Amino acid sequence: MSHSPSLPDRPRLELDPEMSETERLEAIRQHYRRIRQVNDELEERLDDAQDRRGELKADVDELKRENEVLKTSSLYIASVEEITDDGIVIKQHGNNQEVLTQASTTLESDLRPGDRVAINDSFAVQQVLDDETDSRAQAMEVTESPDVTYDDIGGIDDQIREVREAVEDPLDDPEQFEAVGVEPPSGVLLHGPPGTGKTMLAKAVANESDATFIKMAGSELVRKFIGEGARLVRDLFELAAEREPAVIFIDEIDAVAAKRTDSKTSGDAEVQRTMMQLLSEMDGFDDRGEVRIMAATNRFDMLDEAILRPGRFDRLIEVPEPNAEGRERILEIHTQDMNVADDTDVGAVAADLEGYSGADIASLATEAGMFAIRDGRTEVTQADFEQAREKLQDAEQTEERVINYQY
Ligand SMILES: Nc1ncnc2c1ncn2[C@@H]1O[C@H](COP(=O)(O)OP(=O)(O)OP(=O)(O)O)[C@@H](O)[C@H]1O
Repeated sequence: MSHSPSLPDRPRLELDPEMSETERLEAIRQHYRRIRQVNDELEERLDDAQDRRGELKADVDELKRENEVLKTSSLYIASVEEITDDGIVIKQHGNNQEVLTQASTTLESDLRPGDRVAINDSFAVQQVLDDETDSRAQAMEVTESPDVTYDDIGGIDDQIREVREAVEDPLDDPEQFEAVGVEPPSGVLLHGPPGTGKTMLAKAVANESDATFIKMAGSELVRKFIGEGARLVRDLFELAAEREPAVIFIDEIDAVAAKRTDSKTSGDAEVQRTMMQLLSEMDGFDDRGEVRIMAATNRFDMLDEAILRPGRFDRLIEVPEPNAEGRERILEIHTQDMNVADDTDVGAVAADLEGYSGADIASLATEAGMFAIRDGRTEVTQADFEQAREKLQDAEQTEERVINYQY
């Protein structure tokens, strides 16, 4: 440590050999007084320095506290990937780093996969980001791994094969496409009557390619989230990029991508904005990495051709009503966990179900089970299936009568 230049000089005792005894004594006394003086001076300085040190220490403590506050108040943003027994898996925005972390028990019970959260330096979840997350979470259904498999889907084997080629193969082996030099389709559009398994197919392909399934319902975008459609579409693509590999599934896409009508109501303008956002996301999504886009509609005839151009939904797959063989397979799938009497001819039941969709067959199976239960039996018989069919037919006719009466 260097001495401060203003420190007093060290007193020196200079004794001349010529000096008398008295002179020497006087010189020594003077020297002693000077030493005392310098000592007092130094002690005073020391006191000052100690005071100053105390002040500086207080300043340091204050700055340390401030630093702590700053550290805890600047948080990073991340998305919750998965909630496991070992903790919460989050993915940080920006660097996409995945981390296994913790949150307080109260916070943890509020967390859902897909939530946006704020995390601190040590990645602990500090808060769930509400407002934006809310509509995001409501408008999008995010499933880490849907539990539907190809085996659960009956009667549409060709469609399964086509979807696998267009969605699963590019996710599984992008290099193969690059090596051959073909671009995988940009978007896959499933079209066909209601309840034929379009949503199941999208879920199954996400499951079998180990991709996150992110579903958005077009009808909700325009009905429930008025004014937010375009932003939610942007969020949808952003979320998919964060969660890749991912399959985006837009159900009832006709709600946001119907042919332009002449009316100029504000509702239409909002729908148009949502569709424009969707188109621009698809166009700007060339480097879409491990994200595949699927959509479904029951109203193919209503679609605006703009969404079917190359680079957008350029792979169309029709999912028709099942034929007799398909119906039999679907009935088998939906009765495999049921206690069906051995002499039941599933093929004959299915043959009678002309015009039934997969969803209708699923309700028929449940209804047949209900007949057995009402009867106090544990086995479902062919007669139960027949009764169920009659009941559903009656219900449908009543529905038709109501509709005819209304219009
Ligand atoms: N091909 C099928 N094989 C087995 N089950 C099916 C099939 N199609 C439909 N289902 C049953 O019907 C339910 C609804 O099917 P899904 O939601 O996939 O139909 P969708 O075509 O997407 O209908 P929508 O157009 O009304 O959205 C399924 O959960 C399943 O129980």
